[in-house]
Amino acid sequence: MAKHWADFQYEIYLNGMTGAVPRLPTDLTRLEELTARRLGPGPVGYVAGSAGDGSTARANRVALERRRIVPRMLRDVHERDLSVEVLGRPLPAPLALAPVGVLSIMHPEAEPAAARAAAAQGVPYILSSASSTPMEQVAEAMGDAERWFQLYWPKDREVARSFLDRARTAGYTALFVTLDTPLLSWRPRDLDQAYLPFLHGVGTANYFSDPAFRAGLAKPVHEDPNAAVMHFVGMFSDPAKSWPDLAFLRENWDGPIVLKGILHPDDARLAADAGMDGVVVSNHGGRQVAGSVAAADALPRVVEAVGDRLTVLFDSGVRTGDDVFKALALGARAVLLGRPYVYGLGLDGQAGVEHVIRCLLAELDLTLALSGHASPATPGPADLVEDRA
Ligand SMILES: Cc1cc2nc3c(=O)[nH]c(=O)nc-3n(C[C@H](O)[C@H](O)[C@H](O)COP(=O)(O)O)c2cc1C
Ligand SMILES: O=C(O)C(=O)c1ccccc1
Repeated sequence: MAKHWADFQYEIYLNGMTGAVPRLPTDLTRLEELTARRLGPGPVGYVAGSAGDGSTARANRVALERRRIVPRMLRDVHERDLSVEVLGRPLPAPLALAPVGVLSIMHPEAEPAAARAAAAQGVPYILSSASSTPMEQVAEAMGDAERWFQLYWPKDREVARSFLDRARTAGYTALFVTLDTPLLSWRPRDLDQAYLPFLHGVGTANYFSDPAFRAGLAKPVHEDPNAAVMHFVGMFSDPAKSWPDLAFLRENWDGPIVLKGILHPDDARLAADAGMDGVVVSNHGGRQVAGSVAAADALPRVVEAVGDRLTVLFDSGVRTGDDVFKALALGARAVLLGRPYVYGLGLDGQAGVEHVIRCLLAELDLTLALSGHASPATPGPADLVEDRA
């Protein structure tokens, strides 16, 4: 049974008959500014901030805005179905929540609240390795709803193996390996405020609760938290990794593996050659390489290179339903949503995240219909023009 996302639009209109306005704006591009007014400069700076002078984050928006939809008429769009299959799983819409670490800086209920929102809307939740809640607790909050695990590939093999074992046992079905963060980039907003949550032990829950991680500590975490943080910093990622190392993940994870942070078509081919199942075309929301290619500009070349061999997903800069349409038209199977749901969480907890998901999908449904499409599978490059002005 297809879920009718546009019903949300009517619900909001009908509420209007009694004068009830939505608690949060329905234009999701306004959430950052609202969050900035309500939360402190540290947390907002951390979430909204980007690498360098912010040029990559801006380029992500420009690359989506520059592409314009060319609507088609008289194509019978009265019945629409947004469902898609992604990595062998049926999803109600081409959307998942992107892995975002340290959510307790936005809301005390943190990842479990975001995960419950995703579960309530049927959208997969991708849990970050750097979550502020252990992966088992997040899994428990989700019941049997679809969940995927994002791996920051630790230097220590035993910790890596332990994370994969724990994720499998806790019911995470797909593995997203983030490759674009072997080091944290130059982020002036955080540097100027000296704001890095994990230095205070926020976003380290999966590590501090891990037996293999703890085995490497001289004293228990609570007796020497600073030493535990330094141990985390030292093992969080490994810039020495290279393509042959992927064999380790294939051997230790029997479900789908998706490489997150792919921008070059040759890297996408290497992913396919290494037996991976998918890639996320992403520049980490502009947070890693200042001056990087915009994610939407990288997408067509990756699709051309591996679209027939791998599941190609997309993130970085998605804010509206028409952005999702454009990513689909450029060849993505589905998109991941980052900052907007994090602002929703900061502003109104689980309800705020649900609001963001429902607005985005209601807008996508209407954009599809008004552009002559009844399914996310039909938009293609011919439905877009590129505004070069
Ligand atoms: C505050 C914050 C924390 C993030 N933490 C992670 C993380 O732990 N793991 C990861 O793979 N990506 C992380 N990302 C990147 C997101 O998964 C995603 O690629 C990005 O937010 C998409 O861009 P958007 O915010 O423009 O939608 C983070 C992004 C933000 C904004
Ligand atoms: O801030 C980020 O973008 C990110 O990916 C991250 C890295 C380390 C810990 C938490 C989040």
